[in-house]
Amino acid sequence: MAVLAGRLARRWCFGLLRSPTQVPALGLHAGSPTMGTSQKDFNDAVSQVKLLNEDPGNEVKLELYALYKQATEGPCNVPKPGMLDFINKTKWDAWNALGSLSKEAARQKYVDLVSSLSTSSESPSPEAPAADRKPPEGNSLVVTSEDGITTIRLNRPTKKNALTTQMYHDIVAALQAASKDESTITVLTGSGDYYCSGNDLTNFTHLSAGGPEEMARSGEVLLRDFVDCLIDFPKPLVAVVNGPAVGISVTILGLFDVVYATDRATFHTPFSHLGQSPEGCSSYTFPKIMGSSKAAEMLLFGKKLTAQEACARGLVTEVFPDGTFQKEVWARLKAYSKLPPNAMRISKQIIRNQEKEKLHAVNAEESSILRERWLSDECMNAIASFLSRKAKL
Ligand SMILES: CCCCCCCCCC/C=C\CC(=O)SCCNC(=O)CCNC(=O)[C@H](O)C(C)(C)COP(=O)(O)OP(=O)(O)OC[C@H]1O[C@@H](n2cnc3c(N)ncnc32)[C@H](O)[C@@H]1OP(=O)(O)O
Repeated sequence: MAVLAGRLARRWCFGLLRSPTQVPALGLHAGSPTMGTSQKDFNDAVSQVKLLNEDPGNEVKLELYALYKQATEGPCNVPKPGMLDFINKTKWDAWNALGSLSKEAARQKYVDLVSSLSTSSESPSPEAPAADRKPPEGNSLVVTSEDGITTIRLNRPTKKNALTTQMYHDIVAALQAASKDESTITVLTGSGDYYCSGNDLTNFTHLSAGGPEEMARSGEVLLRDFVDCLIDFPKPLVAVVNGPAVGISVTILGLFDVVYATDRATFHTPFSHLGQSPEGCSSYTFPKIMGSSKAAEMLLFGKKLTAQEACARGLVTEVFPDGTFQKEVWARLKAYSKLPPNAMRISKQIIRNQEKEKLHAVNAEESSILRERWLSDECMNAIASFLSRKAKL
C-alpha cells in the first residue's frame, strides 16, 4: 500500500510543473498557533498532498505551490524568471499574484484547498485490471505491416497523441521504410480517443545550450524535413482519423491522398490563438481544397470543423459513424491494397508531380516563418499559458 502511495505521489510530482509542493523544510514548530489554522494543520496538509490518490491537475498544483510559498516566505520576493523559462515563470506568476496576502491567510487557504482534494493514503484505489489499463507510453509510435498495408499509429493516448520531437523523427523513418517495403498503401492513425493533438507544446521547453534561437532553428529543420517527407511519399497515403485532430495533424491532411474520419472527429487549427502560423503546406493546400475564405476561417480564426463540415469542404474524403468506423474503413483499405501497386504509385506520381516543387517551396517558407513566430512574445505567452493550464483550446 505504501509502495503504491509512493508511486502515485511520485507520478504526481513528476508532472508538467515539477514538484510544485516539493519545498524546503518549514523550519517552524509543529503545533504553534496561527490565526484560524495551526502550524500542525498546515504541516499535516503539506504531508497529505504527497499522498493524493489522483493528480489534481496543474492548475491546482500551481495554486498549492503559490500558497505554500506565500505561507512560508510571504509575498513574492525573488526576481521574475526570463520569458523562456516557462515553468519557473509560471510558478513565479502564481506566487506573485497572491500580492500581500498574509502568511496566516495563505496557510488557511492551503489547508482548505488540501482538505477539498481527495486524500487517502489509507485506501488507494486498486489497480485497474490488465485489460482496462492504459497502454504504456514507451512506444509512442507503433508501425505494423499486414494485408499490404503499413500502419503508422501514434501511440500516446494519455497525451492525446501529441507529437514529441522524437515522434517527428520516427514518423520520417517509418515513412522512409514504408516507401520501400512490400506494402501498397500506408496509413497514419491514432490510438485512443484522439487522432492527434498536434505538436507537443512541451517541445518548446527543451532548451539546448544554444538557447531559444538554436531551438527555433532546429525546430525549423525538423518541421521542413517532416513535411518534405510527406510531399515526396511515393505510395497512396491514407489518414484514418479516429478522433479529434489539432494543429499540424490537420494541416498535413492536404498532403494525404485520402482522409477517412469518424463522425466524432473535429479539425482544429488554432494557430492565431497560439501566436503561430500555418504549416504542413496548408497555406497553399487549404485555399486550393476549400477556397480562400473557408481556408482563412480555419487558418486565421481557428474555426474548428466537425467531420461533416471538413468533408463538405473537401478536406475529408468520407465520414463514417463512430460505431462502425474501424470495421468499415479497414475493410475498404484491405480491398484497395489488392489493386496493382505500380499503377497506384504511377498515378500518384503524375498527380503529385504537378505541384511538387511548389509544395517544397511553400514548406520552406512556412517553416522559416514559424521559426520567427516561435521566438515571438505572442507565441511564448500562449505556450506558457497552456503549460500553466490557464488555457485550453
Ligand atoms: C521549437 C521546437 C519545436 C519542435 C517541433 C517542430 C515541429 C512543429 C511544428 C508544428 C508547430 C505547431 C503546430 C501545432 O500543432 S499547433 C497545435 C498544438 N496543440 C495544442 O495547442 C493542443 C493543446 N491541447 C489542448 O488544448 C487539450 O489538451 C485538448 C487537445 C483540447 C484535449 O483536452 P482534454 O481536456 O480532452 O484533455 P487534456 O486533459 O487537456 O489532455 C490530456 C493530457 O494530454 C496533454 N496534452 C494534450 N495535448 C497536448 C499538446 N499538444 N502538447 C502537450 N501536451 C498535451 C495534456 O497536457 C494532458 O496532460 P496531463 O494529463 O495534464 O499531464
